[in-house]
Amino acid sequence: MAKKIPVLEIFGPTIQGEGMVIGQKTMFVRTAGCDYSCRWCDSAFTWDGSAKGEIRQMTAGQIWERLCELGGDRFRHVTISGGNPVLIQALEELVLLLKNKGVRIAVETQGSRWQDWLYDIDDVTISPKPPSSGMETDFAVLDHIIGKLVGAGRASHVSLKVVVFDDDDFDYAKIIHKRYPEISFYLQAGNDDIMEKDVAALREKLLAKLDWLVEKVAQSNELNDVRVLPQLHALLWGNKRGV
Ligand SMILES: C[S@@+](CC[C@H](N)C(=O)[O-])C[C@H]1O[C@@H](n2cnc3c(N)ncnc32)[C@H](O)[C@@H]1O
Ligand SMILES: Nc1nc2[nH]cc(C(=O)O)c2c(=O)[nH]1
Ligand code: SF4
Ligand SMILES: [Mg+2]
Repeated sequence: MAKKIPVLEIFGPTIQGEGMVIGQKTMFVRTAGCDYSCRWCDSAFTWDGSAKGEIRQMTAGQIWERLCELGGDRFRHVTISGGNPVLIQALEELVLLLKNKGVRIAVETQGSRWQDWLYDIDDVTISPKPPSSGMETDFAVLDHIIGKLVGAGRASHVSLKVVVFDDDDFDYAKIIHKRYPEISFYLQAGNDDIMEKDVAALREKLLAKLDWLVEKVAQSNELNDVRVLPQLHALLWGNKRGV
């Protein structure tokens, strides 16, 4: 019997707003549940119980149907995010189905868990969490995950992305980049105001944070081959869900 996947949102077509394939036209599948509880999580509804009633247990086939209902023939890339989608073994069936349909796949995860289906993902974004999140990185696990992907010749399909809010986070980002120098590295400006409803006001704050981060990177001799990005979707549409 087809396995069930806990899904909180399916939306798109939109663009990937972050990281290694920023700007890529994509659909999103957002799974429920996370093994972390970051202080500043912009998707806390996936794990804090506030959207419990919206979780649908769906088969890969049902997810595909919904993607086609929303996207028709206007997509060929799907991003799986969460929560932490890598908690869910059953996503193997969705990954297989999407590959058979010729759809490219991205995954967003924090690097705390492994699934074998990660070998089949075109764009794996691993986003270890800096001190401001309140989470601790288990480096043995992170080493294991990155080691498996690199060992399988998948390094060019993987990136690291550290969200930075303050100086301590910036130092953490340097540690991560130094530990995995062969993996393409992104610094993402943090969004401090996940409750802000006024898009213009949010934009101003996000751009100020991005400006601060670009200047820090410019002045660092340890971050000479990195990319600095905003969350493009937050700049465009603010803290809205489903975009
Ligand atoms: C909501 S998470 C879901 C995937 C996975 N749990 C993770 O954290 O990588 C997707 C991305 O959004 C980032 N993110 C979450 N809250 C943010 C915030 N307030 N500002 C900037 N980026 C944020 C995370 O670091 C992660 O890279
Ligand atoms: N447009 C858009 N881009 C994104 N990149 C990562 C997202 C996420 O929440 O994982 C996200 C999101 O929610 N929307
Ligand atoms: S790991 Fe990702 S989804 Fe989980 S709490 Fe942190 S930012 Fe949110
Ligand atoms: Mg998001």
